[in-house]
Amino acid sequence: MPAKIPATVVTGFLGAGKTTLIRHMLQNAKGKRIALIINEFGDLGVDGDILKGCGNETCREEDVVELSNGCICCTVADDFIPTMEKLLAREDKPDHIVIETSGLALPQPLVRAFNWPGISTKVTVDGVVTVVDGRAVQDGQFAHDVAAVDAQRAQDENLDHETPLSELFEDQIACADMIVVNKTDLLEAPEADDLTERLKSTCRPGVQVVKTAMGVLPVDVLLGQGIGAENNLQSRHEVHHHHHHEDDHDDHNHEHDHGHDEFQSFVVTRPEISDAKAFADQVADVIRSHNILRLKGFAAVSGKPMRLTLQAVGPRVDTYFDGPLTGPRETRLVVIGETGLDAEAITRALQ
Ligand SMILES: Nc1nc2c(ncn2[C@@H]2O[C@H](COP(=O)(O)OP(=O)(O)OP(=O)(O)O)[C@@H](O)[C@H]2O)c(=O)[nH]1
Repeated sequence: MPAKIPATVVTGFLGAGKTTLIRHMLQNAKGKRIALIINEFGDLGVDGDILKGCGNETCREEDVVELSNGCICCTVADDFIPTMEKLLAREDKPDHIVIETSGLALPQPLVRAFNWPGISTKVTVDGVVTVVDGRAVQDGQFAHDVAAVDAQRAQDENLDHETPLSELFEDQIACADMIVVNKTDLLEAPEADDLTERLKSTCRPGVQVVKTAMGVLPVDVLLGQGIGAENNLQSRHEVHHHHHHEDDHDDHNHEHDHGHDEFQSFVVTRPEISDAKAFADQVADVIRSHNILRLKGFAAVSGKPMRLTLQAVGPRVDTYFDGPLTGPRETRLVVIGETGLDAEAITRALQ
């Protein structure tokens, strides 16, 4: 059976920066073919146009699919599933699917839809990325334009008007495999750190919390988490079910000069390893003690003709033999983390 296509769900309140983050990802996709499913309701086509307009080979017009018949969590069966089936039936399949949910949609029902027959065998949820507006959350508002959110909610009589945004926010956090604290340019460094710590203490164990501005994150950090979120729905408790309408777009465009130096990566090479299991444990230890976000690469294992592939997301380390080792019998690992990693100590600890 062919490998399942990984799908990343990007969620977060309106204006948190989802589109900005996806656009940056497409522009830096390094040749990965990414298909986008965008759930727009209310502001038809805006995000789709922004994304199609990026003029990049990796985001061709036909790779952007819009769902516009309503809220993704309420129309899963008649809109989302057929769209997905069509995408999966294509001759030239995407390497990765990214789904942007609208501003108030909860990710849980969408993740659940991946258990649908016919979908579940072909695609898997690589991870749920929850984008938060760092400034708004730090201010206790959760979205930067609360009035706009409330106005949209008020238009829909099916909507649970009583649920405070703070609780919808909790649902989005509960479902996250990665939390992106965006808009750090609007936060003082200690505020950003404080918020990051608070989120880390409320999310599920093992969830990564990363800080950024303008959604600038390496594609290797965002995609390829390999979670299979549809298989562990129970831990992503959902407190509320509701209906909603999409929201307004924020037109504030700030000029920023964000270097791409918030993240760093480097390669560690070492000779063959003798024991795959012991080495995976060693890698997990190093990740825990150095705040590494991603680590991946290949190892040569004594006496084995095959190469050992290592993939670590946070503290989870996966290893598997996936093909013949070509080239020198050595071990090469790419380490990715926020700037400030102690490359020397990490290199030493991986010997
Ligand atoms: N200052 C600042 N503005 C940001 C940042 N990220 C995004 N924005 C701005 O915030 C606004 C909303 O960003 P979008 O990426 O459209 O947000 P979204 O989450 O896709 O919003 P919806 O599609 O409305 O749900 C835009 O004007 C962005 O330019 C950031 O890190 N800092």
